[in-house]
Amino acid sequence: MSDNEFSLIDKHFKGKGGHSHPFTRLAIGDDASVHGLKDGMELVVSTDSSVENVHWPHDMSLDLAADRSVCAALSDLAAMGAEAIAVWVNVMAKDKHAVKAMAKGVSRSLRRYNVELVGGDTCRSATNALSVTVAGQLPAGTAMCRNTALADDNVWLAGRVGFHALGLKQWMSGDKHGEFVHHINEITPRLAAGVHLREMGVRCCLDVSDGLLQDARHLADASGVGMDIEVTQVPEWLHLCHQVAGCEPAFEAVVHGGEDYALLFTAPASMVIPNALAVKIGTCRAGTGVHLYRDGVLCSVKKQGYLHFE
Ligand SMILES: Nc1ncnc2c1ncn2[C@@H]1O[C@H](COP(=O)(O)OP(=O)(O)O)[C@@H](O)[C@H]1O
Ligand SMILES: Cc1ncc(C[n+]2csc(CCOP(=O)(O)OP(=O)(O)O)c2C)c(N)n1
Ligand SMILES: [Mg+2]
Repeated sequence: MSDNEFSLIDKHFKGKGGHSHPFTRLAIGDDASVHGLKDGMELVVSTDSSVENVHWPHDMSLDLAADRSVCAALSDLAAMGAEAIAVWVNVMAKDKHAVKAMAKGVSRSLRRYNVELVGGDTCRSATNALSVTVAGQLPAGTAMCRNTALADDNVWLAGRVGFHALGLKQWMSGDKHGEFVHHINEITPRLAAGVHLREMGVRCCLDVSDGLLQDARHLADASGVGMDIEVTQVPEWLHLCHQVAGCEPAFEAVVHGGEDYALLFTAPASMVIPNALAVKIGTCRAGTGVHLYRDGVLCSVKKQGYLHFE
């Protein structure tokens, strides 16, 4: 018998994620999943969509696209400092081959981070797309939010920025084997770093999906502070300048390039952050707005980061 919606779910989704977490009492197969948290823990939930030709190029393999989509969604849990405990994936596919390919990427990413697939939906669609809902847990009252930066906090970055945008540019221009291209194949949700930062007492964090400047503005505006960032302090700045033949394109990628999913966070100056975890790229101040400096010189930046509908 040929595959239909239900045989595809049984074969390609059921039991294909990471191990079951005690949080989940009932997973794939019923009308809904059932969960329970331990006392003193809070549930953290986020959802994100990824659409072919919007979030990934049409000539990227669908299993990689699905892997990226799951990881981008998990990154929001990292930004909150939550432990990932369950994922729901809605797969919208042009045909059954697309379902199988996307299922492969979903399974691979969830096994990499050992998170259970507890439910979802599978349907036919004019465009290949996924919608990924993620759940995490953390001790009550400890979530790292965007609105808690203080005027004299330092600004830190855990992870790189600019690399994904440069890879995407190479891919889109037909250079499928360019040296940055591998950065678009796998997104890294910084789950362990997020938990570590939260346990250290960090209270203000977000993940950089739309570009360093745009996301720094989100954090600064939500917190009611201003922010000064020295762009040359981002990890591997000089390497980027050399590899892309100049600091102008490196600046563009670092400031506006999204999808590296580094964690941008603030912490009091008294908090010691290990170098292996993050680099200091700036400071908060009273006032509003994000000022970017390059080697100490204030830069005038007109452009925005990634915006849907622009
Ligand atoms: N269609 C929607 N309905 C309700 N809330 C939404 C919708 N789209 C976005 N949001 C909310 O707006 C906020 C910003 O969304 P987004 O920029 O996608 O966040 P992130 O970059 O963390 O994924 C989030 O709190 C998200 O839940
Ligand atoms: C074909 C293609 N064009 C452009 C991009 C670049 N891009 C698409 S979405 C995006 C930002 C992140 O997506 P969004 O839906 O805003 O994620 P969220 O902030 O909700 O996590 C970027 C930089 C891409 N990845 N693929
Ligand atoms: Mg989102």
